[in-house]
Amino acid sequence: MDSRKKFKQSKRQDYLQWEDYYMATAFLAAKRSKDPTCQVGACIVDDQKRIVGIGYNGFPNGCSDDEFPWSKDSPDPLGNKFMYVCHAELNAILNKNATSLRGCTMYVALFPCNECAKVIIQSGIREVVYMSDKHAHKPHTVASKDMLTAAGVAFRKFEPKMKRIVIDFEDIDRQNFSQLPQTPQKDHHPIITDTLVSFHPV
Ligand SMILES: Nc1ccn([C@H]2C[C@H](O)[C@@H](COP(=O)(O)O)O2)c(=O)n1
Ligand SMILES: [Zn+2]
Repeated sequence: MDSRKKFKQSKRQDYLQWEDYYMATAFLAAKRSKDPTCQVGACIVDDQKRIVGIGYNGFPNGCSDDEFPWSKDSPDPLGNKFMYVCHAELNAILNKNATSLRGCTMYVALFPCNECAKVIIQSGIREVVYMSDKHAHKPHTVASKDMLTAAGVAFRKFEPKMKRIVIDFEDIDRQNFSQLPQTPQKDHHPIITDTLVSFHPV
């Protein structure tokens, strides 16, 4: 009998599907954002399923998160974040680790604004998969959709296969240690104790 059949153990069934993996990566990146009111992440994937760019919203390099303003309702435009912040989509494109983004798909937490749509189009990205379209009625989203459509960039709402993805470092630690001889874990302090990606609109 074919040993592959004789010894074969069935694969796990509850593994992460590709699209959930990409959108979860976008949401994980968003956790790096210092914006107190809105954290956005983006993840770009090539036609071979490889992640080729990740980004989140933040101030440009050299512009301190502690010195530039995070406000959004200052009467002085110079006192608002909008003047300074780079959107997640722009950062993901600029952070690319491939020669070209032609034909790629972008997974993003929030529908791209008109400025990001311009950069998406120019980069050659062919599809945008978004989680939330909460600004659908605003001119910057209407303009964005008009440009994406004219340029032949498809967009669709993300449909998660898994509703909840949890990475609990304490739990992972516990599971690993239960398989090892028990030695006292002196001075063990996980840096991050709990990460949860739950697919609800941002
Ligand atoms: N598609 C988007 C939309 C927004 N952002 C960034 C820009 C700001 O940091 C924040 C939005 O702030 P709000 O007006 O909701 O307080 O999110 C982005 O990166 N990508
Ligand atoms: Zn934008």
